[in-house]
Amino acid sequence: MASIGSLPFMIETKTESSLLLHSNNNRLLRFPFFTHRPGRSIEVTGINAEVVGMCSRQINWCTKGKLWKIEPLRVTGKVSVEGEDGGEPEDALRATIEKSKKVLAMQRDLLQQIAERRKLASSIQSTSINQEEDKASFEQGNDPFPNVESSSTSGDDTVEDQIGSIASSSYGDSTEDKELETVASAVSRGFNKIEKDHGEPLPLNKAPSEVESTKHVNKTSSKTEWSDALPSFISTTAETSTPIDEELVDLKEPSLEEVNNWETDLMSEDIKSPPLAGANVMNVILVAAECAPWSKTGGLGDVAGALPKALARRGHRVMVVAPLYGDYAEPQYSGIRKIYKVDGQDLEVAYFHAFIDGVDFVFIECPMFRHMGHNIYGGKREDILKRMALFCKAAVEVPWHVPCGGVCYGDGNLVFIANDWHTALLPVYLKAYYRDNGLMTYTRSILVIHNIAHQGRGPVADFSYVDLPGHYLDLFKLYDPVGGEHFNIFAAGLKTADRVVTVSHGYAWEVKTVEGGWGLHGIINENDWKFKGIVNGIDTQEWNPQLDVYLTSDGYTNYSLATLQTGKPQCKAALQKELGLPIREDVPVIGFIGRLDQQKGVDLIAEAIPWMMGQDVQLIMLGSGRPDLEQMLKEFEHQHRDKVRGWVGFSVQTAHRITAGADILLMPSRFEPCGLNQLYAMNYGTIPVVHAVGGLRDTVQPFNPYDESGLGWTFDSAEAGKLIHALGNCFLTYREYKKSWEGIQRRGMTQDLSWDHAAQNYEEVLVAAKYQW
Ligand SMILES: Nc1ncnc2c1ncn2[C@@H]1O[C@H](COP(=O)(O)OP(=O)(O)O[C@H]2O[C@H](CO)[C@@H](O)[C@H](O)[C@H]2O)[C@@H](O)[C@H]1O
Repeated sequence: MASIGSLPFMIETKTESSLLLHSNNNRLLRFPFFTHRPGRSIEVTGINAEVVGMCSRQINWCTKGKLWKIEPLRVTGKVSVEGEDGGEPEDALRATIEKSKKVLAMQRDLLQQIAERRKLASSIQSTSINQEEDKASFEQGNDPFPNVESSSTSGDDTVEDQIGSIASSSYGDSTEDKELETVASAVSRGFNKIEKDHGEPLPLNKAPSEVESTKHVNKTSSKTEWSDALPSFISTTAETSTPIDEELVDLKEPSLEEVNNWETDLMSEDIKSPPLAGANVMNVILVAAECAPWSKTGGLGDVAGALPKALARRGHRVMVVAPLYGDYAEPQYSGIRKIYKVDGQDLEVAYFHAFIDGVDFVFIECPMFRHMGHNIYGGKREDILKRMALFCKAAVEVPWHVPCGGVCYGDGNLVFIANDWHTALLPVYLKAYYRDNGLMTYTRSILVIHNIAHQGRGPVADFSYVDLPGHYLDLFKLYDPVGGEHFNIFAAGLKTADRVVTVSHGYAWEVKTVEGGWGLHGIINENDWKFKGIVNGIDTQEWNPQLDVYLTSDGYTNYSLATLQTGKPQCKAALQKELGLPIREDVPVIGFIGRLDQQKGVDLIAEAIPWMMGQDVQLIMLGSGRPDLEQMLKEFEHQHRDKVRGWVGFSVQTAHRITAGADILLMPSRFEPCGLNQLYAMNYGTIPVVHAVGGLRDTVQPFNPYDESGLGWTFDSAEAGKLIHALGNCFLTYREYKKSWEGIQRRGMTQDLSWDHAAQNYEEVLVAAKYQW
């Protein structure tokens, strides 16, 4: 057993969300929350480990009591450690140096190619300009070759095309170019980290204006660090390795000086080249009552854990703020404490911080939140309201008080993303406490609707809990035939936020209708101009059959599209075994995962159970929520022990295993703003059968046997008969049309379901909010 000793440094990985360690028996070990916590140790089974990632500083690696050092470099290949069979630490260092030599050599080759191509491009360009000049001169009657036919326009096009293609091939997708791109982004990430690692923490309790001025000072200092850091990234490695220097000297053709110049050219290009977000780079703070993996009751937690990382990949500085419900391993106490008044009571909060996958995670600690992780929205109405009021008050000031990596976000160029009614008070506080008083003038807020059915409703008297000036009451007051005149937090948030987003296009349409708006359709229609639907993505590290950590034991296995035909049946058998169902490959296994409430259409499954049980199928249901529905799940299992398992509870591991082991995922939701489980299912080659509503309609194109297109089966109204019809067709295809089945699986697995596209759409909303007055 080799073990990596304390790793007091951040490691950014190529795969974005975690440190990946491959052991020599090909087991993939992931450490999703790997962070710079001194003293943390990681065990790796196997000796020859591969670190895929980038070490921004030296790593100390302990094997059998010996200390090994890995110098700063971008590691892309194997780092061989021969600790157990007597290898010396120097060998590891040697291997590391060899690796860095290769990387440097590759960079030099690439730089050389780029320089050559540039020369070629500019010579063609000048030829083209000459030709243009010649042509102009010819048109003026000065034909230099009066006896030769003038070159055609298409000839000019050809030259332009050449320039275009040369230019694009210089920066195109050759392997080396990708390598270069990775280096560039690694370097720019390095900048962020350096800023974070070395930035001076701000003095506590700074006034906003002081924070603002400190921010500028820090900006300047980080620029200096940038220029210092850049060469050291390359040269530190070189310094530790004489052979690399020798190799540099060996490169007479072109000379070292030239290479260095090219490097400088390239690096200055990198400095100039903007991040994906370009000039739109902003400070973004997503505020949510839950954030996976620390806290999760449903899809909101998943979104809060994943969308910020995608925004950070686009170059934004991104923070997530969530309550601290338990003892989380990663966040560290920031040393900042503040007192906020809620319902007349002074409540002290402490801020905790972790920097993971390019995102600052700030957790707000207060006795009110402690141990509420399994009951986030539980308790008396007033208590929930007070928790959320405190959370929003404390969250809105995070950019002033919490020095993430040494530098506070400040309130310029800042956009908050609030989520659902729980944080819908944040846009209101931003306006009432700050913007109305000339503070946070450049800060904007976006409110995301994940589920409009929950609104933070109460009697009008609840207004006293939110501590706002009296004239704000009207924002909260809503009349509807069900509740009469009442207090509605979502209503106030929707009116106050600069922009509103919901999680699919279908749902964006539905919430404007009487049926789908749950009383808020009027307000949404009035604010239509600031409203947009953006389909959620998925975290392709967490929900990926190739990397899924829950598929590495108990007979499960990781699989990909290439190994689908063996890997998925193995997971299916493991699932059947784990749950005590007959282990049979030929029986279709139907999965259901979800909160047990009216939304998810569990009652439709109940109605369809008699028909289903007449089929040769297995049904596995995982859920928690309404006690009567939990009881129903248990009864299904009790009545059909050979075919049904009803797992009552919340188990992330079981959710992953059902997604991998089931053939079909059933989602008969009565409404579904987006739905994530169908997206996860498709990524695992599990075919969704869904009620075509909201995001389910947007994301599951129905299978068409005539042209072999589509991703699953849909039914157009929430009726058991329709569900049965869709399932019947699905079973038929499963049994009789294997090729079609595989085609659906393949299409599902090859979609780009990542957050990257959604993040780009969110960016448009951020920009729109920023320029809105
Ligand atoms: N018992 C259990 N054990 C383990 N895991 C469980 C579980 N029950 C549910 N989950 C997990 O919770 C998540 C549920 O996400 P969904 O998007 O399907 O629904 P939810 O209605 O909570 O989210 C709302 O917000 C999201 C995000 O915007 C929208 O997609 C959705 O339509 C909207 O209703 C999934 O990750 C699922 O695996």
